[in-house]
Amino acid sequence: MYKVLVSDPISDMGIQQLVDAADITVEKKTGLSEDELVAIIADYDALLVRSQTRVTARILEAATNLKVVGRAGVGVDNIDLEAATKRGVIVINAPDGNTITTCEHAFAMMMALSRHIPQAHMKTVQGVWDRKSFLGVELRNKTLGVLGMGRIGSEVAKRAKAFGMDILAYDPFLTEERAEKLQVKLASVDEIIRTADFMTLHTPLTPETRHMISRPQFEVMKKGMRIVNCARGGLVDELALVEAIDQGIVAGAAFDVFEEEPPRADHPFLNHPKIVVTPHLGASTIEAQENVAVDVSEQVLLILRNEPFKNAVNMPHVPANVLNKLQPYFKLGEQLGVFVSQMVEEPVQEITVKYSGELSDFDTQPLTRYIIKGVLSHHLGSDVNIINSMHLAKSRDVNITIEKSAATKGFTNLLQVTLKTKNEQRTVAGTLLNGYGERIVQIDRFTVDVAPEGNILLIAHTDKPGMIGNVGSLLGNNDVNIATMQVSRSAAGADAIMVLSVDRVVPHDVFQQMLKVNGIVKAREIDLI
Ligand SMILES: NC(=O)C1=CN([C@@H]2O[C@H](COP(=O)(O)OP(=O)(O)OC[C@H]3O[C@@H](n4cnc5c(N)ncnc54)[C@H](O)[C@@H]3O)[C@@H](O)[C@H]2O)C=CC1
Ligand SMILES: O=C(O)CCC(=O)C(=O)O
Repeated sequence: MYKVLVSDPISDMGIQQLVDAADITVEKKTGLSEDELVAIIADYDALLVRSQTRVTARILEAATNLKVVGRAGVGVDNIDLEAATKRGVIVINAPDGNTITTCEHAFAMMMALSRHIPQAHMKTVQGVWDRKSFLGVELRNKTLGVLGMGRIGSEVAKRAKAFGMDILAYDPFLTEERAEKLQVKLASVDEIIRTADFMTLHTPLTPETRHMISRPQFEVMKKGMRIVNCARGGLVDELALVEAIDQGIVAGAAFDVFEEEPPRADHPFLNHPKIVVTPHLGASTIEAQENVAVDVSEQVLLILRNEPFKNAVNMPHVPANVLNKLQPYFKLGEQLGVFVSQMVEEPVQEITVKYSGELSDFDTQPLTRYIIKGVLSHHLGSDVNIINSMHLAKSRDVNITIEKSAATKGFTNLLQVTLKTKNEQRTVAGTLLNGYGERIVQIDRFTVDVAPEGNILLIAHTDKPGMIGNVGSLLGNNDVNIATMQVSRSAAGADAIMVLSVDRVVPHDVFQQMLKVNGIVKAREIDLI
């Protein structure tokens, strides 16, 4: 008999199939503290949560019988994925079930904001008949900027079209072809900030998206913009937003999510006359809660019964014989993906992976998943894993091509990853060197020998005297220590690259100064895992 613990309010109808299963008992215990969960979790085979329960490493450590954590919803940022993976606990989510509901909430928030509905309601029920204070604006003919064109963002854009809005959309995976299909105009974040009347955010929270809208963005923002966030707290810098509203830059904001949930009683959003708030209600409809609970219960049932399942967020599935051969290359593959994804500046249209050497005799799919995960993770953060990476690439119209060749350039195995965008093509290749571990041995057409770790500066320059000295002095004078340096050139006096490992992130102003060094054509900072 398997025991399932439901620790958040989850639709009864949605989990009925678990309740009805003869081999399963379901217990509902909501509102437990971490200590309380630690004390009881060893009794359970499965844990079902929404977003309230924080499934911490401590809880997972104590969960000696736990096989699966089911998240009835999309975001898994309340679950310690690394700890779950380490413990061999499968984490599954229900990514599709609440898309429309959350999209509708974002739209409701946009309309509440444009017509001051919550504020007007409050006054009216207090007996004040105030028709002067609440002059609104139409949505028709306004420009809506959508940041994040995944499941929810695309649905919001579709509805905004029906309201007569013009849509500017940004997503690192949005190509012109896909934008055309979705009837939106592809734009940069900067263009959206400078020109949109409304902006709505639908990205995950990752180190890259955290505070993607903050003081520098408010400084150049179109005056009178209205901002909706029904994705994740932390995408917008909350204090900077309040300042921007008080300075008259932003006309109003509608937020379903907060950096800290629930927000403290003195949070500046809570009594602000121009900010509409809801308590993370994006997914809270009868339909969505049933959908996500049904999806996640189905998967839990399959996992407990050892049957094939989908939507695993963390679990690799690699046959043992293949694993032995491929496993040493997993880290290298992911690092190559992360590296090359930071070399391109436009949406990726095609990923080509070439396996040369012994590996070409194996089913390399599991390794490809790591490489694709690396390519996507720079933008998708913890939402991408080796289980869903291929699917996520496909759903973003990114073509994946695999090439194999028995021949190598002297290495036992060589992994080469090429990304193609509309206007550029960038390549890295790497191998495992006996005694040295993972190495990058090729960047575009240049031969190098670089350990793929930490902070890397990739500089394209002209091969001429003084380049190394100039870059070295600039970094040294600004307290950035260079750990290793590699230079490679196509021919004397021609194109060259410099690859530097530095001990800390190069400050923004120093990076800008470096771009001005005579002979430097381009520079990228590459952040590796
Ligand atoms: N308020 C609520 O109750 C709910 C909130 N959510 C949240 O809404 C967000 C979107 O969910 P979905 O659409 O289902 O996810 P999704 O994964 O389908 O879409 C997210 C999109 O954001 C894009 N993205 C990543 N970095 C970006 C960047 N720097 N700039 C612009 N776009 C970027 C990704 O490429 C992806 O296409 C997630 O954060 C999710 O957790 C989801 C459901 C309910
Ligand atoms: O369970 C909830 O209500 C939160 C939904 C959510 O934020 C998500 O699915 O990412």
